[in-house]
Amino acid sequence: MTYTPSPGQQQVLDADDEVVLVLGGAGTGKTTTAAAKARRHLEDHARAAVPVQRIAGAPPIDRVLFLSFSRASVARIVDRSREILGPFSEQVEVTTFHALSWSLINRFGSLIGLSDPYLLSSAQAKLFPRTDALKYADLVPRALELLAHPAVVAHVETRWSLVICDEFQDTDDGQWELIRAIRGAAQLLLLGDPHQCIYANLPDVVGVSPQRVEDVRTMTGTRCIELPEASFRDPSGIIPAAAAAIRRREFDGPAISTAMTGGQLEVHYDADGSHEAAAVAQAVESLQSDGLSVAIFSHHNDALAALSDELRLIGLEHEITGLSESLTAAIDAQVAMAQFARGVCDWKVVLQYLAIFITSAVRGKAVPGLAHQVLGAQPASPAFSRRLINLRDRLSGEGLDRALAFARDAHAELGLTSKVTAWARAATLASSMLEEARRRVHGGDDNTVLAALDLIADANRSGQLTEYASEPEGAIQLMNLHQTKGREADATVVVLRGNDFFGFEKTEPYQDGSRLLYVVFSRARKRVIVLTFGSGHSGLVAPFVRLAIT
Ligand SMILES: Nc1ncnc2c1ncn2[C@@H]1O[C@H](COP(=O)(O)OP(=O)(O)OP(=O)(O)O)[C@@H](O)[C@H]1O
Repeated sequence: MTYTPSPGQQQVLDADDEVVLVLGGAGTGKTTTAAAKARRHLEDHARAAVPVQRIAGAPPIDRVLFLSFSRASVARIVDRSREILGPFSEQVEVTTFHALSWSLINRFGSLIGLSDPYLLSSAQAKLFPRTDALKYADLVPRALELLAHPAVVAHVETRWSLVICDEFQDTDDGQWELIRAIRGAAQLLLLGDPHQCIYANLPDVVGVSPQRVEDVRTMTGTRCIELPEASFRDPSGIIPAAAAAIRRREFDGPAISTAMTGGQLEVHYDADGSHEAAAVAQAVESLQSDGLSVAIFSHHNDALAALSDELRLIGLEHEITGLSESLTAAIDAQVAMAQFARGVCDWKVVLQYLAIFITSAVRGKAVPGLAHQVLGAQPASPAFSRRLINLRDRLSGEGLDRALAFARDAHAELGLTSKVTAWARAATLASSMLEEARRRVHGGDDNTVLAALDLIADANRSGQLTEYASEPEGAIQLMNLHQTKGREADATVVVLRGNDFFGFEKTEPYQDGSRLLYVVFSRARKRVIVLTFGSGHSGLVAPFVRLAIT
């Protein structure tokens, strides 16, 4: 992409105010301009005759912190801004609030009694809750505790000279406090769109509201730059106008009819929900045959996992966004199999990791029955029990390489159906970890190699939970509606079901739900296909059924 800033974007690049709040609708280039701003900031710093020294006596700071919410959005920022940042990439730390907190806890945790912190994945927390381990939700609060210590404050205050926060409208109270605590004298660049505030009503979220943007706008020292509405994502303006009309509930207005007549928006309805996966696959295939990249959006994690399984059964390969926890769980299970083979751990440990892997494939609160069966908490079918015993017998006493080869095949041999790709990728990674372990111990015996492998897997486990993993180029991404934030694809397929629950809003104008729909419908560059199924749709999405029928 050649990035030539628009006049509004140029103002952002030039602004040197203490706090710069950039407001703009979907696709107006906030994130892209922030990357360009990071580069400009670092270029100015490198050129300055007197280097930027934001705190008297401290060394000049030539690093930028770019904070975002999810690992998926960090991956997207890193991938997309590489070209813009060029040689300055190394000086820009793109990370999530949770990863930043985890790195502070790792470095300074002993100050608050966390000298050997252990982070539980959500699957682990569901299966084996532990009071002495940290959960994801603990990270930001514990980092804030640390930031009460002068040594930690001194470390963070001299680390960055520009701090950027993407999707600022969705920061919760803890995240906002974290930004202010780490900032020191750094310039703050906050990117937001109150119309895209979609976390306000999620459970366990405290303080998210469009009001946060208003509060900062009126804060002393803030310069607010509003980008004009023109979207770079779809320069024709047709999809952005339709998305804005959906947000305003103008389903019968000209923006929607223009998009439908021009083919940028297609809406279908099938009262019988049993053909969902086939219809999704058909839509995806038709879009792909037009050379378009595709993302599939669906509500509810459990329904999304079910759709994913069905799509896989009918041969539509895809990646579920934000489920890299499964990859980590698969590596852990395979490493445990190698350890069991060499007599370093019990079979019970292998079963525990296998249960965690199976649980990690499922979103939501539920633990799958199969995980309980693996752990012996529920009776397993004779066939599945036999397969487990066969695997155990085959692994027993094997050498490390052959054990990992058996582990690679275990997914198919056990007849598991979910997360085939994660298991296969894990096998490749586990083999290279084994080589790395061998290099580290220079010809040590198997036990020494396994101890090194354990350390490598351990570092990987924390890293996977908090760091980003790039998504494979060109893969079809399947995600829930809340994860669509900040994403884009040539075409999107939006699945809306009669039994989807959109919260307790029951009357027009569905303010909260409409912000979610605005995000969802503003992601496509060229086309959006809506597939509605079943009956009794929530009032929020019922107009789509009407659009399909009329
Ligand atoms: N000046 C520009 N010239 C060309 N393309 C641009 C420009 N600015 C942004 N874009 C492109 O427009 C698209 C949207 O940009 P970006 O994701 O930065 O917008 P955003 O405001 O952060 O969007 P959203 O709020 O929807 O996440 C991207 O594909 C980006 O590369």
